[in-house]
Amino acid sequence: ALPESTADMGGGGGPAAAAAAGCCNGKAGPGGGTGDVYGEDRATEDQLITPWAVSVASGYNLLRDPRHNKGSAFSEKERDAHYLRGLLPPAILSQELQEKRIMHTLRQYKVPLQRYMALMDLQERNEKLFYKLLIDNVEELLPVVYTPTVGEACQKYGSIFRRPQGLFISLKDKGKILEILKNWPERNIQVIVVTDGERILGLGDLGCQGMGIPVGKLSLYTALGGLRPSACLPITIDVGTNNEELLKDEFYIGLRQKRATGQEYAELLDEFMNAVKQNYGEKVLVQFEDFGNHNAFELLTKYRHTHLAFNDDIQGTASVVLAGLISALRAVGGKLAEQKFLFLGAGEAGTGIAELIALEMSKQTKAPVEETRKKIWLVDSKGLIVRSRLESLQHFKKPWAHEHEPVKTLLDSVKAIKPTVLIGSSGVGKTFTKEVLEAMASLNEKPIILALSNPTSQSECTAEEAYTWTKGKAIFASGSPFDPVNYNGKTYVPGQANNAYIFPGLGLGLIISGAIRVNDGMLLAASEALASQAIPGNFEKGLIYPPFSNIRKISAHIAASVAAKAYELGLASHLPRPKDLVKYAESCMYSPVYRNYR
Ligand SMILES: O=C([O-])CC(=O)C(=O)O
Ligand SMILES: [Mg+2]
Repeated sequence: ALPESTADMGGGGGPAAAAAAGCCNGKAGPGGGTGDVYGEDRATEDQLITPWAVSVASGYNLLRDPRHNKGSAFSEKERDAHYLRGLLPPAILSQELQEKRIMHTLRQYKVPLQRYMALMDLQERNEKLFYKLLIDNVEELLPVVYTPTVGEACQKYGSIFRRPQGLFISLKDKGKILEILKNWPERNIQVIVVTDGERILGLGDLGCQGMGIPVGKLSLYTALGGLRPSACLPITIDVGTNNEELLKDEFYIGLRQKRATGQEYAELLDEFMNAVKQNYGEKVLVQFEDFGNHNAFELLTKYRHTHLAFNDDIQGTASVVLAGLISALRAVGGKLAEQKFLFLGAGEAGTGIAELIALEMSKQTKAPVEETRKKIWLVDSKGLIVRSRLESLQHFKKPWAHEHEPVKTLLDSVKAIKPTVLIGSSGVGKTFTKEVLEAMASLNEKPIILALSNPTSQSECTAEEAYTWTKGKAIFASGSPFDPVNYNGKTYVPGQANNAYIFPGLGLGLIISGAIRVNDGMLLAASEALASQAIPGNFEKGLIYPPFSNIRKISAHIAASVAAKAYELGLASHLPRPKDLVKYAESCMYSPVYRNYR
């Protein structure tokens, strides 16, 4: 409903003011940067803007436009100027008071899914207030809009469905994907998160109901990374589902058929990727999320050299785990190359992390990556991955097939390999048993234990189990959040090794530099930046990640490191390079503070 002209009027101080503030220029031109169509940036915050460029007889629609609605925070003057008199109760609330009221209400809901639904309703009603809440209460609300609650929301997406969010593209749309992209109301898209719903967290195939994931990830792009909401596009590609329960569920929202595979699948995805580039240009970031293993690796291999694309489960997870390991080693001493790693799970996360660790070891020791890989062992559902299994292994597992006799179980693998670091990434809960953790504790003074599978129900062990079964020795982090644990009179604080630490800052760095490709050097840069933000004073409590409450500052540092790498590698198109990249990244970040309307 917003005419194009809003773009010009919304600029407020315009490019001159933006430049004076040392910020990105107002438009997303070919040079990159973050175009600010709606005047959402901090740099122009104090300027009056016009929310509507058409003349209206009633402000009713303004109240129902989530991007511009301020609810009871509209001032007297705004109520007069925008035909809102009588449409609102007389009291005028500040944004802070609105925030306080909603937090108060949210805390009354004891069921996490109720909180999720209340927050989704707020996002649909008043976007700025939603983001203000999320930013100011990130540690409390992250588990609601994101892991673990978002997992339950996806499982029940059909029954809690209210208003569609994001863009749905199905097999039925073959040949028409470009047209569908044009139905989306925004033109200046900078980030797309796309899933086909085949492997939603550790919950498996949720088909079209996976949409909760791109929606949730993109709300973090804005809240944690400062990308503008209008520049973010969640997409679900529905190629069917093999989830029998959903196929029988009368409220299922997707195509009622088995998953398309092979050429039919590849052609649809190819049409999609081409349409994205054609519609949004070379510099739109495409984040692949929660695809099945086979497709995830194939899509990444195929599109990483033609698009600005990355896979969060392979690369984002790898980057956050490497950061945690760098911090953990600062706490316990020793070098990365002196460690021995054992993974349970050899899918996207497992092999992605393993490869990034091998790359970093190779970078640190100058040994070839073929050598450093030998420090890393993986266990899959058939046991330890060893040379004698090579022929039958999927190709992404082959680099990890080292010389060793066959070992069937995780426990026996721990005993045989004697790892210093144990990482769970199989999507199967409760697999780090008492025996496994006791074995780790008997082998190591300070075993590093990472239980990465999500949501909480799929975690390899709980934080309490990790500390109790290792008698307080473990350095522990998990993909889903756990509360601090009291053991033997000492409080241990588990870290959350979740890619949410990385992708928002990584994305911001790519966008502000106008990067055209994502490469491994950028992932390593992101890891190092995240590790540098950990607080050494927290190592004593076992906490190897910085607190999420500092995430916007952390994201700015990650963005700056990633952008610096992009410039160094000649992959940045936003020229000239800003001098102070941290300041520049911060100046580009979206602010959820209300604007004053003229
Ligand atoms: O969404 C999360 O919490 C982390 C992630 O990418 C996954 O588990 O697939
Ligand atoms: Mg994921």
